[in-house]
Amino acid sequence: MSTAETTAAQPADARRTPSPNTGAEIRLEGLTKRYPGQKEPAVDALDLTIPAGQTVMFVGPSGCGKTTSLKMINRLVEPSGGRILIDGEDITHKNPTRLRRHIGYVIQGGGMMPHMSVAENIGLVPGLLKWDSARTRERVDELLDMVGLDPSVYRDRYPRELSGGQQQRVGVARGLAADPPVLLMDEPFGAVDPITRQRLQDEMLDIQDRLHKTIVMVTHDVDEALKLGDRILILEPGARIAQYDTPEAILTAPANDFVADFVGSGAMLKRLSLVRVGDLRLDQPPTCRVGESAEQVCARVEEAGADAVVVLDERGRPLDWVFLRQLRGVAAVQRPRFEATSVVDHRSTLHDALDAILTSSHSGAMVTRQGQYIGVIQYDTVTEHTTAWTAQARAAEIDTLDVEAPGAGPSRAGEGR
Ligand SMILES: Nc1ncnc2c1ncn2[C@@H]1O[C@H](COP(=O)(O)OP(=O)(O)OP(=O)(O)O)[C@@H](O)[C@H]1O
Repeated sequence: MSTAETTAAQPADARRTPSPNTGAEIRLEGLTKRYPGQKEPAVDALDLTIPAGQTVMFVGPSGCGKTTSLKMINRLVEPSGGRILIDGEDITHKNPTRLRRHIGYVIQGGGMMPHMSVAENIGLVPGLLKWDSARTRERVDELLDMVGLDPSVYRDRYPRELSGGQQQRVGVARGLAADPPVLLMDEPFGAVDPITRQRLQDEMLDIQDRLHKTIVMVTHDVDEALKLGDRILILEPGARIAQYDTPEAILTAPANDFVADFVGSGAMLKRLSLVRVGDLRLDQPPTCRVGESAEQVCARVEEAGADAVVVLDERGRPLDWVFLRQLRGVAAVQRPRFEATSVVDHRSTLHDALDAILTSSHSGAMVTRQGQYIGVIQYDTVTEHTTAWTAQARAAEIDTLDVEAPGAGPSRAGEGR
């Protein structure tokens, strides 16, 4: 699959970035998998179109066929029937080894080769594609930077010298190494702690903003699906489609009781996963740099009528948010010993922001865009927003009661799909 082929067949809306190699459309036609010895097919005639450059999340109860469906796309599982088309090309019978060099694949834990360095792990597919070593080295450094790991620190490390979150980042970098149009991810963030997971998800949003790959991700986490998906595919056993829709539509118009039960109660609260931090007002408390005179910083902050200051590093990334009393008696602003936890990306959800705010002593969280500090989201701003929703929802409910015929149930946009 050449880059030229990939871009030529894309719909206009997928060509919205300058990236030379964006996603490719994936079409599944009657895709079926019968495992030997199983009475029912694991995947039963699945028809699905995944538009180029979109992220589609596969969710559904355990054993419904999510992973089998995903693995048929790169033929790690051979279909028993049906067709797979990528960018219009039927790849159902294409040489699977060659096919996989053009489809990124990321699994839980990163799946790194333990005896290979980070650079060697990321350079695996470029090596198979016979890239020269200078180009591969450059690509490795570019990707490490993109997933938030300093190349000079991490490129020569071995997997055992990395945390779980760092290994997962390397796994994402490896999946993207040869710039594939399609990236398949099987529960990539299932094995990391909640704060690391939020960071990895934010990085994924950032990467997708820049690259617009076609990403298919299996997850067990409905909030993750709402946060990352342009569309969500909810499957019933046998990979039968219960609903395939945008996050908003899944929450506001579940196609049937199965979907409503699966998404769970508290749809109102789940809407916190649809609104991005960057959509709300950000406050601008005073900032300072590591090494500045603490006395001068205190004077400046007091003059601004504030009692705390955001500390930035030399590249404008937030390091800490300190009260003035913590600066009294020290000569210069220090680099903190621990990484700040109350940091969210501007693409993070209000759900993430509330989580981060709970770990902060400032009733707010610091916000970044591509790692750079851009302001602070305050708890009050989030609650103002949710209060406005509640009022709107009540008003809409009253309207519905006024116009609906007696006995008529709520309409469901997904029905009949
Ligand atoms: N190699 C296999 N041999 C036989 N049956 C299998 C095999 N792999 C999966 N299955 C069966 O196929 C069905 C679908 O499995 P699959 O792993 O695709 O589901 P899933 O939705 O990804 O599940 P989970 O959420 O638990 O990971 C299940 O009933 C499973 O037991």
